[in-house]
Amino acid sequence: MSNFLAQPAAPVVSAASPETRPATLRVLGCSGSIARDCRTTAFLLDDDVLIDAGTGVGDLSLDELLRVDHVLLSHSHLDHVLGVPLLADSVLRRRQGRGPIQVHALPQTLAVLRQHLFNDLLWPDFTRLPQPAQPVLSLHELAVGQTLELGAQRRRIRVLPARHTVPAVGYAVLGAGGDFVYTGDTGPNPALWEALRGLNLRQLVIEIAFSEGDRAIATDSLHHCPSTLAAELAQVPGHVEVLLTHVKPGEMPTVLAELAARLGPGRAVTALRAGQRLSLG
Ligand SMILES: Nc1ncnc2c1ncn2[C@@H]1O[C@@H]2COP(=O)(O)O[C@H]2[C@H]1O
Repeated sequence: MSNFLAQPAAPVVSAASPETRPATLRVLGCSGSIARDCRTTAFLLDDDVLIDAGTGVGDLSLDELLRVDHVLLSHSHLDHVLGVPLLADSVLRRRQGRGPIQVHALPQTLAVLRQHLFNDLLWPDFTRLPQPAQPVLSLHELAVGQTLELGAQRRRIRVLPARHTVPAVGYAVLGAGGDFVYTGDTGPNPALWEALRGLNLRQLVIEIAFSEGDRAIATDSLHHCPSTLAAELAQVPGHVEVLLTHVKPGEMPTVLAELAARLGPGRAVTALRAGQRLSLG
């Protein structure tokens, strides 16, 4: 039987070293666009791994920015990547000797960054600055299904399939006490649920961008609206904590009401909040 469908496993003794800290995820931004108090997607895993780099990155202090050694990008859209060039500029003069910040993404995503962002037109090429041999950023390709080990805590992070208007992925942070999943931007996607069958899912951060009245836009832009998300969540066991992200500014009350009306009994969902800190398994 798949782990995904199982009830939470009894706590197991971690094989990690005694120094390994329980993973925490700080929500810096979880909005589908900007407005006052709405910051776009960025999560900080422990204190050195960013998962997406939207406008929420700007809430980190300079000292906190200096601790970031890795950035995992879900796709190339601006609301998820614009923190990368600004982070590079903020820390460039203070990271001497630390090595580059490693940016991990699909090859297609990195190609967009190279061609359209770090092109010395929209922004300086920080993969060659301050010196080509010692840049502040380095770009690293990943692939769906790969498991990376990143950060001082050597967190194991699985790359998951997403279905969006540009090549996209989600991420799972694997833990001894259960796995945390962030879907990235995605429309309905059977491949995601297939991938989750191999995991011991404990927390699911899943996107929903639009209310039902914007269903046509959701379909065109490969996002969820309440009807499509409710259909997907019918596959998720009740013990999994479901947290919503990427709702467009001003849409949250409508989205929550419309979703609640469509969910089966026992299926609770809550909206992720900027500033929230999640304890991962
Ligand atoms: N066909 C469309 N009609 C209206 N808005 C769109 C359309 N396609 C994309 N968008 C918007 O453009 C945004 C790009 O980033 P997102 O995918 O987060 O969300 C997308 C939508 O808000």
